Amino acid sequence: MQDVIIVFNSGSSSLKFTVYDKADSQQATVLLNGEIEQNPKGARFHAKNHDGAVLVQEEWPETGLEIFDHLFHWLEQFAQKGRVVAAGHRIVHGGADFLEPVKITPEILNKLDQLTPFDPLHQQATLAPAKAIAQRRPDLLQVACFDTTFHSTIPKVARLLPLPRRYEERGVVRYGFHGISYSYIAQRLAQIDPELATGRTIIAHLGSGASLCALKDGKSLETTMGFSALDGLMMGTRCGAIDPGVLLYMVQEEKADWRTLVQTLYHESGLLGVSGISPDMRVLREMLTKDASSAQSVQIAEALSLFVYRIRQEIGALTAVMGGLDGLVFTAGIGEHDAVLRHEVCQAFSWAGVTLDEAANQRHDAIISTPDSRVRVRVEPTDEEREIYVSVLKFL
Ligand SMILES: Nc1ncnc2c1ncn2[C@@H]1O[C@H](COP(=O)(O)OP(=O)(O)O)[C@@H](O)[C@H]1O
Ligand SMILES: CC(=O)OP(=O)(O)O
Ligand SMILES: [Mg+2]
Repeated sequence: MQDVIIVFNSGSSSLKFTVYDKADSQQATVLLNGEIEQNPKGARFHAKNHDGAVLVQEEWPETGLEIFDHLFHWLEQFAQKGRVVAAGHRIVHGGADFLEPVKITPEILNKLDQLTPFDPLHQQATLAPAKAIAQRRPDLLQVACFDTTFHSTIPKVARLLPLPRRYEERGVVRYGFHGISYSYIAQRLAQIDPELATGRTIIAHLGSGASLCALKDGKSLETTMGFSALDGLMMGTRCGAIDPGVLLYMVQEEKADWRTLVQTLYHESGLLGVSGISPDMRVLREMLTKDASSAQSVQIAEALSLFVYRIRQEIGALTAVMGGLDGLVFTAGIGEHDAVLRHEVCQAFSWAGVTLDEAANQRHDAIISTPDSRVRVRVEPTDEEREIYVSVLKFL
């Protein structure tokens, strides 16, 4: 039986996993990957092998913890006859105490639980698989990797919030997220583009959640998310940075409580809120192409313009923080696939030395700027699972 490492990359609504061959650490060979979508009646499970061929697609009656029994059983029986020897997890918030990946113990899980108020959207969702496995397989090595870790290098001034000092003492400072993705891209750049890896580079992680990282000399100097994953750019369903006076208005005029604020700011805003249609970039683009003149399409166009506008604003701010710009890297679902968005973002930075090669951009080439562009613009697929896998190996 083959020893395998399973990596969980869970989000607010989905639970993705990738199974790696433990023996083949140099190549990080992916044996299979899959997704579990939970619903009240059970779970929808599907998995593909490393070639992308569908291995299984089924409905499971199990809910809660039993899903993990079923998953491990399935791996042993049906998949690559793999014996799970370790599990790695993406945990969104590491707070002030967790600055490196850690081996998961009951005490660690307890501490991470306490960070839930810092991220009501992700923390419990990303802890769920680790908790379930800790109950079912307490002997199994489990490693937590944090979205916050990569930003431990941002300077104190950028970490502070201009609030009374008592909040700092409670950990209410800026942390930054998507760090597993940024760490992966930073090490990829070190291999393929040392100039950008050591220069002044902005990495744009644009997925359902979206943020930018100012990478200077290979380290995070600043990022657009802060205390929580609500800050910074406009996102699929999150508003990003807004005037806190709006929250005061909601509380005073609408008697909004915590639950309503979470629902509005995390789940109903962003592309979904402004378009009134969908948080999904593909859906919005398609609807706009079909009928550009309807009232719906006007709102969609406004949502997309605002999305781009916020990215441009924040790229400007991070460029100022770094004292210039040498590189721009697009990654994650939207960053990797949406040529129109990349074009619109880049167009605003010709003054900073960005010249896009439009054909290369359409092809989603690795380099999409012209050879004489002062700023090199790249498209680089992120691989958070691989980054977690590499961290797990260090514990074995
Ligand atoms: N071909 C595409 N063109 C435009 N947007 C895309 C494309 N493929 C995926 N996306 C968008 O990427 C986003 C999801 O990104 P992803 O990185 O997978 O997010 P997450 O990991 O947060 O779930 C969605 O808005 C989706 O519409
Ligand atoms: C931190 C964060 O926003 O993550 P995601 O993009 O998975 O929502
Ligand atoms: Mg993601």
